[in-house]
Amino acid sequence: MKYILSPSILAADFKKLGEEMCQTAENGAEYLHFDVMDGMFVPSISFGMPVLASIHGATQQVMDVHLMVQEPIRYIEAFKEAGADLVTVHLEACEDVSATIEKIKECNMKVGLSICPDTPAEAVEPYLGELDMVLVMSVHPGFGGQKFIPESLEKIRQIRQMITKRELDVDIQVDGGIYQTNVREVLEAGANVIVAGSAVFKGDPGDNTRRFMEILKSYE
Ligand SMILES: O=C(CO)[C@@H](O)[C@H](O)COP(=O)(O)O
Ligand SMILES: [Fe+2]
Repeated sequence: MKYILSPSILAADFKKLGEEMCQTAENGAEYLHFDVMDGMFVPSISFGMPVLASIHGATQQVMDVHLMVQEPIRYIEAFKEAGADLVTVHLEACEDVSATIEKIKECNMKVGLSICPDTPAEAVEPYLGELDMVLVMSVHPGFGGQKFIPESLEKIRQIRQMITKRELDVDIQVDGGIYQTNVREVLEAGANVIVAGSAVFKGDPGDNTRRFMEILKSYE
């Protein structure tokens, strides 16, 4: 299995975003996590298409867009145009989950489906065959810098079991409160795509990425 780090730029210093992104890329982070918040599905507002359009050409990293947006189907084409490669929507935010997944595929992007901490693992099962990735939120979405919810580990195990049983090739991404101190538990539960915001961008993003990658590579 391939293990990937996706640094969340929500925690970056926006005065020097380009430089910090490159430091993560040079040290092995293949994805870049882009948290879009609409002030409706989650209480906070972050950034959207114009920011993605401005940064996506500055790095070779996969633009991993996490839409914390009510009815995200409305914005799929716009995020494609802005440079998204992988779009993840929240199951809880979609009136028609299958139509939203289909729309992302029609736009030739990879598709992820996310569940909040209060949503059970079984909720993703009907859609697994259509997905490239499941995103298990290990904090309540809306803010960076929160504490990892330990019950997420069991949910990761359950979803990895479902994927293995059906012999599917689906990544499991985990997002929220992940540091070098707890990432091993997340990997051992069955995740292979790790989002880290504060743990990468607070301090030296290059060094932090390199240390995360040493741990991730030891599982390959
Ligand atoms: O989607 C979210 C929060 O809603 C995340 O992507 C956070 O941005 C991760 O930040 P840390 O918990 O790693 O600081
Ligand atoms: Fe996120």
